[in-house]
Amino acid sequence: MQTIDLRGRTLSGAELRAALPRPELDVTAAVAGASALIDEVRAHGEQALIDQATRFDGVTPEYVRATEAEIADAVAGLDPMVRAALEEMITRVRKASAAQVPPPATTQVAPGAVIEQRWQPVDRVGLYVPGGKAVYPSSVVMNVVPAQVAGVASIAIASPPQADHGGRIHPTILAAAGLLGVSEVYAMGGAGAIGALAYGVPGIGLESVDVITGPGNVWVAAAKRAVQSVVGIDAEAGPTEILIIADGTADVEYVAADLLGQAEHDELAGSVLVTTDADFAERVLVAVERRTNATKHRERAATALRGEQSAIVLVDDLATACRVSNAYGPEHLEIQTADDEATLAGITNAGAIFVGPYAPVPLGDYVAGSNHVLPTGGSSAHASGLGAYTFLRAQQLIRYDREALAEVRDRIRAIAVDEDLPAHGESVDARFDGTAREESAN
Ligand SMILES: NC(=O)c1ccc[n+]([C@@H]2O[C@H](COP(=O)([O-])OP(=O)(O)OC[C@H]3O[C@@H](n4cnc5c(N)ncnc54)[C@H](O)[C@@H]3O)[C@@H](O)[C@H]2O)c1
Ligand SMILES: N[C@H](CO)Cc1c[nH]c[nH+]1
Ligand SMILES: [Zn+2]
Repeated sequence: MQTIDLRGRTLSGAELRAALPRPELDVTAAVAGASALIDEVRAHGEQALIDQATRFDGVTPEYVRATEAEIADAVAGLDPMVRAALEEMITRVRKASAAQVPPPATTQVAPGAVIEQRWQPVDRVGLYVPGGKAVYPSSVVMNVVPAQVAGVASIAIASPPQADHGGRIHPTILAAAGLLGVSEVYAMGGAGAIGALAYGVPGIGLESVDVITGPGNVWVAAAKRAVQSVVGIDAEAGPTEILIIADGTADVEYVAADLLGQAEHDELAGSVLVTTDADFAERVLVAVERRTNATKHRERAATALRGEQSAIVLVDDLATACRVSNAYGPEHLEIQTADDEATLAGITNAGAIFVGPYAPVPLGDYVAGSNHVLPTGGSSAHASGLGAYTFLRAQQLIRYDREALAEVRDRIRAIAVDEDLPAHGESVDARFDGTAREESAN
């Protein structure tokens, strides 16, 4: 891992952002390629999805939509321990997601004048479940449960076909869908899948959706950006990132294990340690190297850790560590310091924050109850992680009685005339017997 030494320097926000690690291949660079793949699907439907699977997934699926029998067989064949873990995850995420549905609100702004705010689910959603370098049954739960809690009526899932499973979707992904009662599942991956959800594929009965959510690699994130003019998306939940703020009191092995844990997702994953203690940083480096050499996905993880996007950042104090973290805006932030709450007080930007030594990111990846679909690439500065609110729209209901409308009639007319839109005022006047006719006669 590279070391970025910011000690003894006072940098502005912009200088800080420029100094921080980011991947060479970012979402912006991938948008053109993703758009071309979406266009192929719009032009050639299922055949384009099958051709793209041949190119990128190393397998040619016979057909794209999973059958009900495939899903039922997958549920029946589920390992009992994995089933128990998925059920625990579903229970906890469902509980935490329920708190994300705001109650309706009614406000009386004057006698007889009421504004209501209600939260309405979108009608139909498309949920992406990654399946390239690893498979993500946990992402089925993280997508589906908040959509169900929000009250979404129609749910479609897309996940890449698997070469190891004859071009079908991974059975644990199908089983997770089955456990959650979702029967519309498509074996399609990457940008093409996002295009199929956004525009529909009539030949296979896939209707376009209103909102697309879910994590994925840089191509998936770029495709979500490309279809934003026709559907809503959650956030750009691209290649995983972890940033750890630690001082010399943190446990070297915990920090090293957590940096490596997210690096195994993708060569483009980012692992960043921000620390006030250079000696601690040295010891973490040694532990990361030892752990990387011993882990199953060592090549992928080593590429991620050596990449432009990963670093150890040395700072003078924890206040600066917080400024660095806010400028980076990590998907996952871990805080392991002598006074975690004091450090937390300096944090503004992060997708999810893991406080203290017993809240490692994989807890949130699986069974904490929080959602693991989180904003990456600095987008936590303006975006939230996936939640029930992602599938809800705020709608205002306006209820005025005759007297309440009469009360503001002059105000409306004054503004309407000022905006040179007199018919707006006439729409109010028309509701008061004879008045409109009298005035137009004058
Ligand atoms: N931010 C989050 O919330 C979050 C959560 C979970 C996972 N992730 C990330 O999701 C990603 C999963 O990636 P993955 O690759 O395992 O699965 P994936 O399903 O996201 O991507 C696989 C698909 O990418 C497409 N693809 C592969 N190579 C391509 C190329 N050269 N050009 C165009 N398209 C190509 C193919 O269509 C393939 O089916 C990882 O980066 C992981 O870190 C992020
Ligand atoms: N860390 C990933 C991004 O939040 C989520 C995940 C799923 N499975 C394992 N990890
Ligand atoms: Zn993970």
